[in-house]
Amino acid sequence: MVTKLFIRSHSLPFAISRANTFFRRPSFPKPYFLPLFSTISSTLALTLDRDLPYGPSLHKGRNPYQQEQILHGLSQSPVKILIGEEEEEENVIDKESFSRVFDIASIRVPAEDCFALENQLRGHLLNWPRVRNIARVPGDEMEDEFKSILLEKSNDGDSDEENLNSLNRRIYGKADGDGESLSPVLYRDMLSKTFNSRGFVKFRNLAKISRPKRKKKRNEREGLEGKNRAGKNDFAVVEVVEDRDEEEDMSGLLGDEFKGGRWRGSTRLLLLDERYANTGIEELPEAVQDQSVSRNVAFQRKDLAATFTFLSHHVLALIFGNLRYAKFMYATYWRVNYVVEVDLLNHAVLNGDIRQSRTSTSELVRCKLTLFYNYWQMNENDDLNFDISAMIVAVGSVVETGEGCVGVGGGGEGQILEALLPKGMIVPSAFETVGHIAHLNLRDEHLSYKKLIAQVVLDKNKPKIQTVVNKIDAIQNDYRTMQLEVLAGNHSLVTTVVENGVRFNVDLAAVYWNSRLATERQRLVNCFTRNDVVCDVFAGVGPIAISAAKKVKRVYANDLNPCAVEYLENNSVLNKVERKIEVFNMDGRRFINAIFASQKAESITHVVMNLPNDAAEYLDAFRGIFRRRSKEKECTLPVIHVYGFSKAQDPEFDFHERIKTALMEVAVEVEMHRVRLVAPGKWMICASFGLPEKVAFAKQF
Ligand SMILES: C[S@@+](CC[C@H](N)C(=O)[O-])C[C@H]1O[C@@H](n2cnc3c(N)ncnc32)[C@H](O)[C@@H]1O
Repeated sequence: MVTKLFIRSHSLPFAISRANTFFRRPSFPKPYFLPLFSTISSTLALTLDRDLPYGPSLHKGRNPYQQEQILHGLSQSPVKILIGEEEEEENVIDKESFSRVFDIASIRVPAEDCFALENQLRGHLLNWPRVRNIARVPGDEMEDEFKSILLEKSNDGDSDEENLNSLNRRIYGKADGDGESLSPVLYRDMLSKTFNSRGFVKFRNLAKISRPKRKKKRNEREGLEGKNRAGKNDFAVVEVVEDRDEEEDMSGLLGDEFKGGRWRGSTRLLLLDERYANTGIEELPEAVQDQSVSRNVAFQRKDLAATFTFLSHHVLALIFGNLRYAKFMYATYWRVNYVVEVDLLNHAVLNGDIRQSRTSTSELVRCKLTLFYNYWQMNENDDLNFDISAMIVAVGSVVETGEGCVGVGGGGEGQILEALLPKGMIVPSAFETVGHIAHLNLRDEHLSYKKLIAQVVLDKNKPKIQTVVNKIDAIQNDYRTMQLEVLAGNHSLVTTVVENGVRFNVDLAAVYWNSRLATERQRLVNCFTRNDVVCDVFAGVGPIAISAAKKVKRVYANDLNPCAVEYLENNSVLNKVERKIEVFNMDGRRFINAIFASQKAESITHVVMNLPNDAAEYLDAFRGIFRRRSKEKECTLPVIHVYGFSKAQDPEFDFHERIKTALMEVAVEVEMHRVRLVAPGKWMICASFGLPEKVAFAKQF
């Protein structure tokens, strides 16, 4: 999961040194030690309850919207829940009530060092689920052109002097040690050749810089979305808490894009463990302190040349009224200045060089981490999913485990459903997925909250889940279709499921489908070989029949439901097996009689009977299927796979008895396989046996 962290503002509240005043960036911090987070109002301080669980939690942090409401006397209720049939889906949950702000500390480091430092600080970082320990500082991003300058320098292993020379060469085509300096005439000539009205011709890096930012519009758009706070991935935001007064606002001169330390360069925030949120630097562990020490910058003499040139161009342009060029030169001055500065600083940090003449760019800053509704999961603790399904078996509530089953609840701090539902109410623990549809099985006590629960399921499982339904009634009809009520999302119950690599279109309102049987169906198909001919008596939309058709010689598939048969035919075309499948639409008993009365019977090797409620009762149809054939003529006795439920103490024995009764035969060798628990104490079983000769050639029915 990618956590998107945006920095909305930035500052250097904890830097403790001042650079050379001439080169110092306007927003550079004060040149003396500040108490950590001294600029923050004490009212914002987070008081952590030590009893609360470690990590993010809805019970911790503060809700900014709730505070606003209290300030304006609007509402005292932290969570506004709207429940009711008439409510629009979007209004069911007051998402803003789930925003939580956490005060944390972080170390601001040069972007290129962040991974190395992250390793060094392991154990001291925030390590919250889904929140990356490294937060981006978009406003500080440095352009690739400048990165490449820095890279070239560092790759060469050059001295700072050489780096500056290289920089000068880029700007002037000449540097110290390159022979005599250019005469003013030659210099002007060089400028006229390398610069035209569109920017520098030869100095492409600067020419690119002078172009308006394409990103600008996108950033503006993102800014708007940010305000709405409803962006899909907008689940966490890190902001550096700053004191605006301390920053000189250069926007008047340089335009809005240069505001607020725009040219500071690429930095990242390493978010520190929550226990360091309100500690002073002296209290931080040594490993962290090492990275947050700032030192003096001694500016290099060589910087003067570049700076002088840029600023003199800037002044001249102002005098001659070329504002655009003036702006550009000023901006370039900061960039170049920064490049030099940052390079020196990085050098110091990376090499552990803490000479007084250099500075570390690492600094301790105070941040605000806001987690939005989108951050919180229904179940905060992944391990709990497993525990809960096990627990459900134990306590005897409805068990729905297996394929297509997704855990959604079951306790744990910060869980949305737990926060929304009344205290003590069991949080719905699982749902089944069928394509884009999430299928709930709500208890009676949940029904008043059904829309709320469905909305959370939808929000937390988008985009995979587009529709949330609840089963209204137990399956009772012949076609085994479910009575479903759409609770959230779009109302389409036609979906596509991919099971074991096979695609199926299904209409949940009109046909039977159960994703939880995927493994069982696969197990069954694995029994077949390429020489087999399979007969599926209760085929539905074809999950067994079509998967089998991909493997075996031929399949005869039947279902009573005309709609299921239509989907079965379409699905066989969809999976390009239509030539191998013959589809029938009749009652199972009639189908068995008809198919075994035909020539086809001779080749059938397997019969699948998946109608668990009463498939066993159809077994009598096999009595005497070969009565008109002579035993000498070779007839294949098929293997029958019949499904059934049993609540008995010994389900295998119980099911075996029913099979023998239906076949009217005592000597039946059966292989049993427990498929799954469908309810406490109720097993779904598959019995496989070769059809006894006595049954197939029986004269009486
Ligand atoms: C439990 S579903 C199994 C479908 C499919 N085998 C599957 O795994 O999805 C049972 C199917 O049997 C069909 N059915 C119910 N009664 C039937 C009958 N008397 N004759 C034939 N099909 C029947 C239903 O329409 C339903 O599609």
